[in-house]
Amino acid sequence: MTGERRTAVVIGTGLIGASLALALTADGWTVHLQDRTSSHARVAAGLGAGVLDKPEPGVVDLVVVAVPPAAIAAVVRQSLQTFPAATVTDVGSVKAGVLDALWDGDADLGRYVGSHPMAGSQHSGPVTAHADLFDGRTWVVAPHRRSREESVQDVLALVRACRAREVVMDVDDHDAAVARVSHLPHLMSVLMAGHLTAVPTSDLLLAGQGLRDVTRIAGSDPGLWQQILSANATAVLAELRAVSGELAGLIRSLETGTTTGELEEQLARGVDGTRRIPGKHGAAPATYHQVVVEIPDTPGALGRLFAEVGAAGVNVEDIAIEHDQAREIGYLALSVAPEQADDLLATMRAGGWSVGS
Ligand SMILES: NC(=O)C1=CN([C@@H]2O[C@H](COP(=O)(O)OP(=O)(O)OC[C@H]3O[C@@H](n4cnc5c(N)ncnc54)[C@H](O)[C@@H]3O)[C@@H](O)[C@H]2O)C=CC1
Ligand SMILES: O=C(O)C(=O)Cc1ccc(O)cc1
Repeated sequence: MTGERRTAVVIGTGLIGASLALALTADGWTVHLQDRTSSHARVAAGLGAGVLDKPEPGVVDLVVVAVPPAAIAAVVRQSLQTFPAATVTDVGSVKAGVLDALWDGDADLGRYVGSHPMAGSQHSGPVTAHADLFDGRTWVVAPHRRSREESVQDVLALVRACRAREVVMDVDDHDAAVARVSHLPHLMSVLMAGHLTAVPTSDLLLAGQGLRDVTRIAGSDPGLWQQILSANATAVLAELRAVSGELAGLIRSLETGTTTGELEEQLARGVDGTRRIPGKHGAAPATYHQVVVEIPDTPGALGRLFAEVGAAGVNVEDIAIEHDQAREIGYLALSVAPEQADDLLATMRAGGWSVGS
């Protein structure tokens, strides 16, 4: 913000819309919330994401369209008409189709700049929204050949208000990239989780964190993903074909009983691939050490644990919670920089916690 209080309208107050509205409000913007499902806008307002009244159209600086992909182009077009001075952006997961649809017509496209926050979760709706969702995450801004520079700057202001890391990118390059880093991984997770539907429950009781790691995103809204994948079908198909060749290689390798060659190579490539994923803020890939703590089923246990970790000055990079349904206990996996792992283990043991790593 540059001193004056700016006004935004967020259309679609589900997970992404409500989260960015919370961040904009925290940054000092006046935020008006709109949703086809009025209860979603009411919940978002109840969380402190903004107000429900309609703004004077001429005072709106920025409209953020956070509706499902198939509805985006129509809502962007309508917003360009309704708010004559506003920059309009959307947060859809695929960019080219929206732009193609907008070229057909007489919309004032100079004020439209697409964008895409590379953060979210498997949950939908405003209930799990939070202002920190985009903190340190990448947010792609994808101008087109007629985008006005002031509108690009308005969208960059949104990204900064959400404390995300801006990456300005061409629309088609964006769609090819997300096919590789988001859409194919989503389908791999879906394949794995779908395969579990035929697995006996007694086998599932043996599941560890690895299975939860690879299946988490498969729990996302299938309707949303149907729209995302069909909007980016060409790029996703190319990735799926490549991976199906690699899968065939693995099958051949196990059929012939040779553990060297293809199998060995693919396992090594897997290790290389994990090392290439950048950390938060686009930092060099980090390898964290995990310390797993058993959480007793007593009130306040988690709070006490975090207080002890904080008092020890250990910086936790990530957490994951796992439930052992058979024993009815929980585990907390704390990821820390390798040099802090010994301190954390010692702190936990001194506090009487049961730990592993
Ligand atoms: N879920 C995720 O992790 C991410 C999603 N996105 C994109 O963000 C957009 C929103 O996704 P979510 O927040 O996850 O979905 P969501 O389902 O949580 O929220 C969508 C909201 O839009 C409302 N809506 C639907 N059609 C509407 C219309 N025509 N006018 C007004 N409101 C309408 C729905 O009632 C709902 O409240 C999608 O385009 C998605 O591709 C982008 C990054 C991450
Ligand atoms: O939950 C996660 O880890 C995600 O990666 C969520 C996500 C879903 C859709 C997007 O277009 C971008 C991010």
